[in-house]
Amino acid sequence: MTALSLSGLHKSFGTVQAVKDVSLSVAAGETLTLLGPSGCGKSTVLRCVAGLERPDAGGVEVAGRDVTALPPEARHVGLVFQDYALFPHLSVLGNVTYGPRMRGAVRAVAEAQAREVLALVGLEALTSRRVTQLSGGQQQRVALARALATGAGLLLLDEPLSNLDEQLREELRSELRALFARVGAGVLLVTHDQREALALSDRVAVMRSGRVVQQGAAQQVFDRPATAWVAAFLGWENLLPGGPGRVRLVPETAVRLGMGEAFPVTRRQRTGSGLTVTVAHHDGPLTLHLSAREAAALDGDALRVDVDTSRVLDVPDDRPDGAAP
Ligand SMILES: Nc1ncnc2c1ncn2[C@@H]1O[C@H](COP(=O)(O)OP(=O)(O)OP(=O)(O)O)[C@@H](O)[C@H]1O
Repeated sequence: MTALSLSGLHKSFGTVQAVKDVSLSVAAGETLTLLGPSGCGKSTVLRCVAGLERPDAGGVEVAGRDVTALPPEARHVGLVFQDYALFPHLSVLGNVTYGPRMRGAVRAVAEAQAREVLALVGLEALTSRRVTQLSGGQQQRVALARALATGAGLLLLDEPLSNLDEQLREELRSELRALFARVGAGVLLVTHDQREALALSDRVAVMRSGRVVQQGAAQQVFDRPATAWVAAFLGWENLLPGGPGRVRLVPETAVRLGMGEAFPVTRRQRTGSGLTVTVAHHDGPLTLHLSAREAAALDGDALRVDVDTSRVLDVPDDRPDGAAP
């Protein structure tokens, strides 16, 4: 079943075209991440789905029902925002019970539902705590529990891990993935963090200036960016000049060390796990991450590298300056 379907969505604020012709769908049980730099329109898409913004054109279907003209409360979606928006004066249980109660569930039923989802997110021992007495990670889980308690088939998450420190983010990334799989809802997630997108999503849609410029299976998009801009945004380091208006993307796995011609090492930087070097290859500078063992085998100021050209991707250069890399 399709949890969400967006077709031809447009949204402007005055002269700013925040969302341009966005179409995408999320299947039940699937996580789709909108990934893109700040200001590219990710949150606006999410807000149009939630009913917090009204699109200028296009349609929003949730579980096969056209909700484009419906107010947020009639859409039956679960929302988790960056700041969690919890009620500080209520307990954990009170926060999670609130939604079902507002939709008319009697207290006992609402509380039973709330306890069930709190157990799912591992907070059953903290139900009577005030949310102000919780850590950031625990508050994040309350926000998730509250969204899950709606029983909605579609969850919308806007940068859900952005307020947490790196270690907690790491932990919650794997927890969230497991949780999404367990509840079976469709999830539309917004982030500008590439690692988060890769860790949490089945599919990603990369947005640039209001448009979706590439979408597909998460690993596929990361492994095969369609353009130079997408590659650079996803953290590809080796973008070498190609033909006119083209760029050659060299995956590090296409580079064999200790074979082929020797090239000068122009930069070296120690990292936690080894050494990052830049090699002046005749096709352009290559940045390579060497393990401690590979670094030990480095012969003075030169490194033998052989590029497997069959694995190099030739893509259009759509970066704003159009300059040769
Ligand atoms: N209510 C608003 N009024 C005017 N302009 C807005 C409004 N909301 C968003 N915009 C503009 O629309 C564009 C897209 O904003 P949006 O918040 O959707 O981007 P985003 O990709 O979610 O960014 P971020 O990652 O920084 O949250 C931006 O140029 C933004 O300034």
